[in-house]
This record gives sequence, structure tokens and C-alpha cells, in this order.
Amino acid sequence: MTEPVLALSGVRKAFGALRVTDGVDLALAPGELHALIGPNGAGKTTLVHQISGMLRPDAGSIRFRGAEITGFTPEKRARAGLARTFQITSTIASLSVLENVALSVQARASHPLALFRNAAYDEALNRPAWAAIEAVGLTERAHVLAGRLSHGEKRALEIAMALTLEPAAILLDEPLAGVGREEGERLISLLASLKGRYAMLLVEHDMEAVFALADTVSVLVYGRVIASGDPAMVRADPAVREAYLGEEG
Ligand SMILES: Nc1ncnc2c1ncn2[C@@H]1O[C@H](COP(=O)(O)OP(=O)(O)OP(=O)(O)O)[C@@H](O)[C@H]1O
Repeated sequence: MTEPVLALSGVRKAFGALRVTDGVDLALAPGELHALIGPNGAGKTTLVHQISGMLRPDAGSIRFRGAEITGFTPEKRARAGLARTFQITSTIASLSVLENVALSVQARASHPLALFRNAAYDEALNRPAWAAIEAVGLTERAHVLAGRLSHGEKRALEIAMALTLEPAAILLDEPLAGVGREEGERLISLLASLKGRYAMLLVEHDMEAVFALADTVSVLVYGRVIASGDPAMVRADPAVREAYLGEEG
């Protein structure tokens, strides 16, 4: 079996007496889109915070590209190629799409770009910025101020900023929340186009999107993974239907 890019083992976190993640094992294969679903309060956000480094687990291990990262800061995880959209990346409303993405290329560059001459400097920032913008379908909107983008376009911009990390894995925390149907469909196509190239862990309430996109679905209920597997298998699992999908009608 291929070595997972991200592997969680026995991850636990409690707030007081409340065990919010109760021994979670999870493996994200290279290029896989793995959806994490579960009812409200199941512990999804808390788990994502532990993966991104915003919260320290009480116990368990998180390995990324074969190395233990449980004690790493979010910045160190990001530099290692573990990108997280929506919380870590923040767009600057008064800058254009291109400027926002170029800034994130600059922030993440490991070599001292500032020492380059101007033209080379711009070129070194702009080339990867344009590539990321094109990958998310915002080429035509590159000179529009981020503050003027629609919700869906803003999400696409945040994904472009994550791509500048050249990530091995991307954590996507509810990318469709607050986005209308038409734009949601565009975002789903965008995520589908990134599948295979990037491993993605997707936390999402939109079941239609989850079942359209995911290679693997894991279901978290009261901090435990009650089922994990291909979407059809998970959808048919009686425990999942009872705990989660039944809620959706
Ligand atoms: N910092 C905290 N202190 C105390 N309790 C917390 C804290 N963060 C989360 N919780 C509790 O942990 C439980 C899980 O919350 P979490 O936000 O991880 O769930 P979720 O699955 O992401 O929910 P949703 O789908 O509604 O976003 C909830 O009962 C929540 O109230």
C-alpha cells in the first residue's frame, strides 16, 4: 500500500470532561480527496485544528510525509507542505487577486527574493502566482481587488494562495459554506480538477458535494471515526445512516 501523506494515530483531545476527539486514526493517501463528515459538534473542527497545529493533541501522533509533526507550529507545518485554507490564509481586500497570490508566494519563498533585481523579483513572484491563479480559474479576474470578489471567487483565491506552498496536502474546512449553488458547483469542479495532484482533507456539510468528490469518506461521531471507506460503502452503512445521514432526511 502507498505510504499515506498524512497519518493520524490515536489522536485525543478533551476539553474538561468532554472528549472531543477520542482516539482518531485517519490516513490520507497521496492525491486522495478524503472527506471528513459528521453531525454538528462531532469534533471535526477540533480535529482539523490539531492537524494544522492550532491545537495540541493530549495524546496520539500526527505524521506528515513520514515525519512526526505533532509538536510543530502551524507555520512549520505549512512550510513542510501542509496547507490549510480559510483560517491561515487571509486575503487582503484592498489588493488584487494577483497581488494577494504574489504576496503569498513571497511569504513562502525559501530563498531571499528581496535580493533580486526588480524585474527578476517580479518575475520570480509572478510566474508561480499566475500558475496558481490559472489553476483555480481566476485568470480573467487577476486584476480585480480581492474585496470585490464573490464568496466563491474568494474561496478560489484562498485555494490559489494555498497552492503557492506547493503543498503535499491541503486541509479544506467547509469551503462551500455560505456559497450559492452556481458558485458551489464551480468550486466543486475546481476541487475535482485538483484531485490526484494534491491530497486533500475536506470537512464539508454539503453531502452532495462530498459524495460527488470524495475518494474516501470518514464519519466522525462523538469524536470517534465510526466508518471510513469508499463513499458508496459509507453511505450504505446502517450506523452512519442512523448517526448522520438520517438527519439529512
Ligand atoms: N475550546 C473549546 N473549549 C470547550 N469545548 C469546545 C472547544 N472547542 C470545541 N468544543 C466543543 O467540542 C465539541 C466539538 O466541536 P467541533 O467544533 O470540533 O465540532 P464540529 O464537528 O466541527 O461541529 P460543526 O459541524 O458544528 O462545525 C463541541 O461540543 C464543542 O462545543
